[in-house]
Amino acid sequence: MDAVLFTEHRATHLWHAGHAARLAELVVTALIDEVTLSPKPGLVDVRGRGAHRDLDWALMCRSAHALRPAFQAMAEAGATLAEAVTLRERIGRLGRDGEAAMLAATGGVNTHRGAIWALGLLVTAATQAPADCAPQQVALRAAVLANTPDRHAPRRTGHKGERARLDYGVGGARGQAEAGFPHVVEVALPALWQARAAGVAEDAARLDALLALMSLLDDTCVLARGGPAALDAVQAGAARVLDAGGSATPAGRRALMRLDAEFLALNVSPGGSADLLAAALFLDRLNNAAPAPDGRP
Ligand SMILES: CC(C)(COP(=O)(O)OP(=O)(O)OC[C@H]1O[C@@H](n2cnc3c(N)ncnc32)[C@H](O)[C@@H]1O)[C@@H](O)C(=O)NCCC(=O)NCCS
Ligand SMILES: Nc1ncnc2c1ncn2[C@@H]1O[C@H](COP(=O)(O)OP(=O)(O)OP(=O)(O)O)[C@@H](O)[C@H]1O
Repeated sequence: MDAVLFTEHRATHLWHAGHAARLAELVVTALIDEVTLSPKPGLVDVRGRGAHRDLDWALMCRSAHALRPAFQAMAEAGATLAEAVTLRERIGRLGRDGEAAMLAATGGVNTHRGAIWALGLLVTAATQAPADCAPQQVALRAAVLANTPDRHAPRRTGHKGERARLDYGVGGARGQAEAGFPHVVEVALPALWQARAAGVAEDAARLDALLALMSLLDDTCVLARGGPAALDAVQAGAARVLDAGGSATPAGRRALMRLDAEFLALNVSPGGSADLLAAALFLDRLNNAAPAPDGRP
């Protein structure tokens, strides 16, 4: 390789590495923004554990930081591996390594398995075409990845979400990704942007986006703990808060606090909606981020 070509090759490699690091930072920030958002019904936030005995804010922040290398490696893979099955199997391996890093950082507690899946697919899709990072386009590329087979992935995970998917015939995390994250692109982001456009403060806009997700999502965290009755309570309860004016209004805030108390009493936690809120916050930041200075493809 002659000197000029080598220099160009090295410059491209360095650009990809720097871009991947920036995107991994966006992912970690989205995960920390999600867990920090308060007051979320039934979920871990700065107030406490929500309906969880083994999760708290500090543990989830520690987990998010421990996942940065995995997200950066997935972003680098998206930028450098063009062949679909090779890329899918690489990020599957990186995701499973990320799950191991998560468990090592949390002492064996599952804090972000669903987020590793969703945000791993999305951050990979983001670097496949850095100049085309509109949420809809990134989600469509992520769906292609999710629908590409990974022969090393376990045929069965044996997890609660899988059990709930099979018991209740819902799509769960896998179905959401394979469909192109419709609840992120068509529900959470429009709710976030509409609230902002209406002058709602950022935290309330994010809470309303979470409530919009909760009102429609087939959340296997909820199904696994309380079955269809619990999912009905989550969906109807979230819709009630939005119908009362949303989390920025006094009536909506009162309804939100009642919903939080109801979830704690029912031991219900809408973790799937929380994961998809983090995905929406990532795509929102990506969409607003300045394009690459040199526009390098
Ligand atoms: C598909 C995944 C999430 C496993 O999901 P599974 O249905 O087996 O249930 P599990 O309880 O492990 O995780 C579900 C997670 O998704 C979230 N979730 C629940 N419902 C939904 C929903 N409707 N939409 C989006 N996310 C949801 C929850 O937060 C929950 O934590 C993924 O972890 C996986 O494929 N694991 C196998 C190992 C692997 O290959 N990992 C690397 C993936 S990159
Ligand atoms: N702020 C949050 N609070 C709680 N869970 C969250 C939050 N953000 C994302 N999640 C996701 O939801 C999951 C928690 O839901 P779930 O009820 O399945 O907990 P679990 O620890 O996996 O199982 P269980 O507590 O029922 O034994 C987390 O593993 C995580 O993937």
